Amino acid sequence: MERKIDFSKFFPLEKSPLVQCITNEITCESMANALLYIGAKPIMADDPREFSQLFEKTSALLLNLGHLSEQRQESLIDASSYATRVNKPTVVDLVGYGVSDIRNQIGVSLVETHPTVVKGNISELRHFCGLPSQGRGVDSSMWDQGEDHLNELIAALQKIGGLYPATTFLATGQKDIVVNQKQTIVLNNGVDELDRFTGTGDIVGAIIAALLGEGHDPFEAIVSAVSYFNICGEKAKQESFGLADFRQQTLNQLSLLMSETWYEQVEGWEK
Ligand SMILES: Nc1ncnc2c1ncn2[C@@H]1O[C@H](COP(=O)(O)OP(=O)(O)OP(=O)(O)O)[C@@H](O)[C@H]1O
Ligand SMILES: Cc1ncsc1CCO
Ligand SMILES: [Mg+2]
Repeated sequence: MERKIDFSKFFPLEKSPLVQCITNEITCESMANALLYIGAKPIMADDPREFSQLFEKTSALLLNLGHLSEQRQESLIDASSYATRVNKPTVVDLVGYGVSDIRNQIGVSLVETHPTVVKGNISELRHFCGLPSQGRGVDSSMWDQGEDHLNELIAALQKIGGLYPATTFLATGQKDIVVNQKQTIVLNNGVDELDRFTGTGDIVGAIIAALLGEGHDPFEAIVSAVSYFNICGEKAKQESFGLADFRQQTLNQLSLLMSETWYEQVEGWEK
């Protein structure tokens, strides 16, 4: 890739950042383990009564819309306003954006606090930008991922990026789009199977939060987290048989790939 990012500096982590995750029960355990595998520390804590003390100890916050309830809504909103007050690096994952009005309202409230990173799959982010979207539940659709649709989403995110200068946006899929006010990159690693086990996007969000907790620039943290995870998937595909095994091998690579020159395989281009 043209842009000069020194990928060798991201893994292994140096500070073992403590990442607070308010997330869904479906992939919560995978997310906690993924953070441990890369050398971070997870705490899945969503009771607002703990926030004032917990926020003193954490390095980053991950807010995931995946499994809503009234209680989860309160936790997400409370945590995001706390994060704004104390300047905590925050990733908002707009899981299922477009599924319902209430999900969209909560998503917008979180984005309006100008978090460090806003992510979702391409269909979720098309919905968020007001573009037609064929997403199904929490999964994206290939229809949204043709070249014209990708370019349309890039243009929409660049426009929104101007309104949110402190936020970097990530739309994931076969290709991944990273956009902020200053720059845009398209990333091209990964394999189709990464869309065939649940929680891959959730885990990427948590890895980004860990890299923010290390103190990295948000744009670089996103590019590295997505590329690292997707190259883990590429390696896993070579060594696995069946999707359950592929999932296991992808997670296994999270702790292994960092001892190799994984960054030589990063594929992407600036737009
Ligand atoms: N067809 C594909 N080819 C290459 N990489 C892919 C493909 N689909 C997904 N990925 C990668 O898998 C990761 C998760 O992306 P995806 O868009 O599936 O997230 P998601 O829908 O939010 O996932 P989930 O909701 O299950 O957590 C990203 O790093 C993305 O680049
Ligand atoms: C399947 C599913 N449903 C709500 S959240 C989730 C996990 C993927 O984010
Ligand atoms: Mg998916």
